[in-house]
Amino acid sequence: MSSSPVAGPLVSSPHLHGLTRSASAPPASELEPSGILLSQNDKRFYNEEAQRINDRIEEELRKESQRLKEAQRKEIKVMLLGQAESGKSTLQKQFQLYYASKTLDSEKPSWRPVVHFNVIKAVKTILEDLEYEFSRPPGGSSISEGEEVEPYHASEKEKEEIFELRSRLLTFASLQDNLASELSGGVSISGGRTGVFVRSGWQGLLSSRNRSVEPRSSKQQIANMAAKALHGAQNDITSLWNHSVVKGMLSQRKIRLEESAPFFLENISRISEPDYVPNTDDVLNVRLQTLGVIEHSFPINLGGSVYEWRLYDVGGARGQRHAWVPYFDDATAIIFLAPISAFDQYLEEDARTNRIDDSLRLFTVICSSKLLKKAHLVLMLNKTDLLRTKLRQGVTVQKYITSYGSRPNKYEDVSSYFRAHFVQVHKRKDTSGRSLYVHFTSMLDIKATQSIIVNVGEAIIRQHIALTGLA
Ligand SMILES: Nc1nc2c(ncn2[C@@H]2O[C@H](COP(=O)(O)OP(=O)(O)OP(=O)(O)O)[C@@H](O)[C@H]2O)c(=O)[nH]1
Ligand SMILES: [Mg+2]
Repeated sequence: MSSSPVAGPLVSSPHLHGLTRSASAPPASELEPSGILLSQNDKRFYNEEAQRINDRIEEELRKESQRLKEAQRKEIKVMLLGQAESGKSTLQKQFQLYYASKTLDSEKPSWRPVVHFNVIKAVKTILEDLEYEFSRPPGGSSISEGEEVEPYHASEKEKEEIFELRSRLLTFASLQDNLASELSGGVSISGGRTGVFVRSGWQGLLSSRNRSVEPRSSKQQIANMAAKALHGAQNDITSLWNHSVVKGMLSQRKIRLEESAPFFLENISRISEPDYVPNTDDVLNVRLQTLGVIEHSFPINLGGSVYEWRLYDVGGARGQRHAWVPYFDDATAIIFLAPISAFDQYLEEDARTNRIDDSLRLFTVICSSKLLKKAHLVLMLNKTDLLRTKLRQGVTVQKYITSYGSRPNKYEDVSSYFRAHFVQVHKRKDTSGRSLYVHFTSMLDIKATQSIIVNVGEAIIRQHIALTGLA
């Protein structure tokens, strides 16, 4: 009955939004069964009973809303932002390694086909670049990075060896597209990017539990096929990787591999073992592009209080950035990653844009965003190991960043120069007087990164406490 003293106030209570009525509240028809005339005493009894039930429900709702508020106040939302390949997913794995290492361990088997994909992709890239180089007419130069580049000179014997290796490895390399498509669940990205893209929950599709339910899924079949092919091809891959022509072309930058490719090619015999399970270094080195926004959460204990740490790992390529915005307004903190080794690289999605330039522009947008004005800001100038290697190899910054001028081509000078540029952007664009916390990072170095993670994590939680007044 709609006129019931219980139904009226409760249904209109604002607290009821999204909640169901307590199971202990009897339906109105039991309080005043229709068709029965009630005495004054009975009516009073029903009214008092209804009031008691109402009070109990209100009390439960109040407690529930308090619990919710408390949980929200203990929720720390951290977004990892930055261009593609800046190291966001690698940082997420480092957080997972520190705060929830068991979950990382249990996911290791699902990384196996992705590591195999990284090897296949590296081999295919080498074969394609060799083919391109050998097909160029002798003496015919080409333009690369604004410079004329002579074709690589290989002896007839070297060419013969390469052709033989190539013909033996072609079937292996041809697995790339099928494996990429299976791992990405059929997803591809326009603009000709080749790779594996993952959305939230991808590991479940490859887990051993899933294997027993769906023993012959095409994902499993192609992953097993790739593992067998790799086992059979490992000697040829090693010969190719150690070949004088490949080494020579790599040193002349005539072969462009993913940054982690050398790591996997050096470890090929371990990775090709039939019972291979990736270790932590493999998982950190793997290249797997993120699609959209993937949430990872785990508890962090600070001073006896447990905080729910929610990390949002986003896809950093230009076509992915629109997906970040809906997460901005309640973000507790932003960790922005800028790979400062990328001064000599251009965006895969726009070959005219220098990657440092893109990072600076993106950082400008993040610092000026009104939606993010309350978010704690952390900047990680990443890939310092690769920066050191490039400078040691004699790659000159001034050639790619003309404003660098005649400053010394040394790590301390180059890293301070880039740092100053990012800090300058923050000074100019941040209107809310926030501090900017800057760290130089090398995300594959577990020990160094873990100590930065603890500092950053605690600083973010402490600032959250200061802001919300949460003890
Ligand atoms: N040498 C070196 N490699 C790194 C470092 N940080 C990340 N990498 C590697 O760089 C590659 C790209 O890193 P990801 O973490 O996948 O990059 P991302 O920012 O998540 O990229 P998207 O998902 O495409 O936006 C991986 O192969 C990592 O192992 C670093 O500090 N040094
Ligand atoms: Mg990623």
